[in-house]
Amino acid sequence: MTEEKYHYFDMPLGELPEPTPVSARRRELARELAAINEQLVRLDSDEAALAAATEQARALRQSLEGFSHRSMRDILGRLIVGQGSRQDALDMADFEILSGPANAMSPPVTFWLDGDIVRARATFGRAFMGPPGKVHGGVLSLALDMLLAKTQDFVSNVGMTGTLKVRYMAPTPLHTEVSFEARLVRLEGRKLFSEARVFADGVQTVAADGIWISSQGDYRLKPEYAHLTDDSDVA
Ligand SMILES: CCCCCCCCCCCC(=O)SCCNC(=O)CCNC(=O)[C@H](O)C(C)(C)COP(=O)(O)OP(=O)(O)OC[C@H]1O[C@@H](n2cnc3c(N)ncnc32)[C@H](O)[C@@H]1OP(=O)(O)O
Repeated sequence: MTEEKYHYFDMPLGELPEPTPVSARRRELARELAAINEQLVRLDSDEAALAAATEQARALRQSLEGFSHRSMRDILGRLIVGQGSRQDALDMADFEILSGPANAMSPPVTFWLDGDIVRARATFGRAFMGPPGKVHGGVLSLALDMLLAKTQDFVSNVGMTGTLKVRYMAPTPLHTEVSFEARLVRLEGRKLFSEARVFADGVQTVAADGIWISSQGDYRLKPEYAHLTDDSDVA
């Protein structure tokens, strides 16, 4: 049986392959590390308990240092020509900042496509605090950068963030489910315009809009999203 091949431009949000045993273990380890980080924030423990925990953490780190890292350049190189393996596809998404389930820095934020809307949800813990009891604005900005970037799922090209404007309208609470939504507004040559909103407890807390610049010529809508406008006059 030949292994299925994955293409970078044919990996819709929320439709990743089943994790390999290695990926499942990385995710499990990352969740433990993230939980330890969350537990550590202002932990009111005695010094001896912290010294013992530090020794355990050091031993864990040293046990992993003998392994090398799979090359992102090689992984992307295979995916971009449609020759990515299941492990390549998982490695591409599993370590994304804030959303990757195998990234210990991720809350994680979960993204999915809902028709023409990109949605996300996350519950941010103590490690993501800005003002007391509230999510750090920079963390929300990062989440919005990622969310808006995923409106590129509607087009056949990919690019980098050119401009991201964020308006903080109300504090966003920690330990509360936060929901995000984004939509593609219009395409204009190599520029993709999109906008997003953030809600917590039924209140809109942030509004954002962004411009993405394609790295490979003009943005074009995928055929299945042809009903989305690429008319620059429509906002
Ligand atoms: C394959 C797998 C990859 C995989 C890619 C995976 C991407 C993951 C990205 C994760 C998110 C990030 O962190 S991205 C990292 C943060 N962003 C960056 O570092 C970007 C740094 N900036 C740049 O590298 C550059 O300035 C670019 C690429 C954005 C644009 O440079 P350029 O390609 O020379 O474009 P240029 O000809 O000047 O302009 C083209 C058109 O875009 C407009 N324009 C140019 N810059 C901007 C801008 N910042 N904001 C708005 N609009 C802009 C121009 O007015 C022009 O409009 P007109 O005259 O045609 O009307």
